Amino acid sequence: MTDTRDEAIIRLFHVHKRYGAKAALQDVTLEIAKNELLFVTGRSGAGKTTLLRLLYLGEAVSEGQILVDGMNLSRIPRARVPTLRRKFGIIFQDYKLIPTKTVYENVALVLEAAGRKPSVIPKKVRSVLRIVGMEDRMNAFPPSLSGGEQQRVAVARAAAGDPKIILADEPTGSLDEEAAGLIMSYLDTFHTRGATIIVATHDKELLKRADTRVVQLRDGRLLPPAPV
Ligand SMILES: Nc1ncnc2c1ncn2[C@@H]1O[C@H](COP(=O)(O)OP(=O)(O)OP(=O)(O)O)[C@@H](O)[C@H]1O
Repeated sequence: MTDTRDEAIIRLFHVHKRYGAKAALQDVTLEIAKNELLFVTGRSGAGKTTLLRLLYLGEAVSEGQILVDGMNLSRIPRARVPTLRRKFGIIFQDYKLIPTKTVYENVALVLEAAGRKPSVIPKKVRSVLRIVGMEDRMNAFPPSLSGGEQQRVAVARAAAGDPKIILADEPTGSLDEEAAGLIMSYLDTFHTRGATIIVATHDKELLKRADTRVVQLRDGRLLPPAPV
C-alpha cells in the first residue's frame, strides 16, 4: 500500500500566523508532494508571501506545525537553520540582485555561501546561466539588464545550489507576457530536473495552466478545492 504521506516534502498542520492583532494566516493545513509544482493564489494581502516565509523560517508560526523534508520547524535548533535554508532557492518579484556585482558574481555568491568547493563553482554558474539564456551576459551588471533578464538571473541564482524546493513570490508580477512565459519555462526546466516548486501568483495567464494544482488563500484561509 502506498503511504501518500511519505511523498510529501512539505506539510502544514493547522498553521496560524498573527502579526499583532492581524491574522495573516488562519488554520492552514496543506501537503505539498515531492517534485510538485504548485501555484498559491489569492488577492493582495491574502497571505501568500507569509506562507512562503514560514517555510524557510523567514518567520515563525504563531500556532500549528510545519514539516519540511522531515524537519519539524518548531523544533529545529538554531544551528540547523542554515541546513533548512539550503533546501530552498528563493525568487522574489523585485529580483533582489546585488547591483554592484556582475551576473556571474550574483550567482556564484550563493554557491560560495553554501560552502561549495571553489573548483566546481565556475562550471555550475555557467551551466545555470546557460539554462536561462544569460551565459553571454555573465559579465554584465544587473542595472544594465531588462526586468525580464534580471528575473532570469534571479531564477538561475535560486536554482544554482540544486535546492530541493524553489519558492517564487510573484516571479512574473512586473514582466510582460512574453518575459513571464520565459520565466515559467525555466521554472518548468528545474521542475523537470526534480525540484519541488511553489509559485505565489496573481498572474491569470499562469493560472490557466491545466496541469498544475492551484490553492487559493482568502483572508489568510485556504479555500477548499473547487469541485471537478
Ligand atoms: N511583517 C508584517 N507585519 C505586520 N503585518 C504583516 C506583516 N507581513 C504581512 N502582514 C500582513 O499580513 C497580511 C498578509 O500579507 P502577505 O504579504 O502574506 O499577503 P500577500 O497575499 O503576499 O499579498 P501581496 O499579493 O500583496 O504580496 C496582510 O494583511 C499584511 O498587511
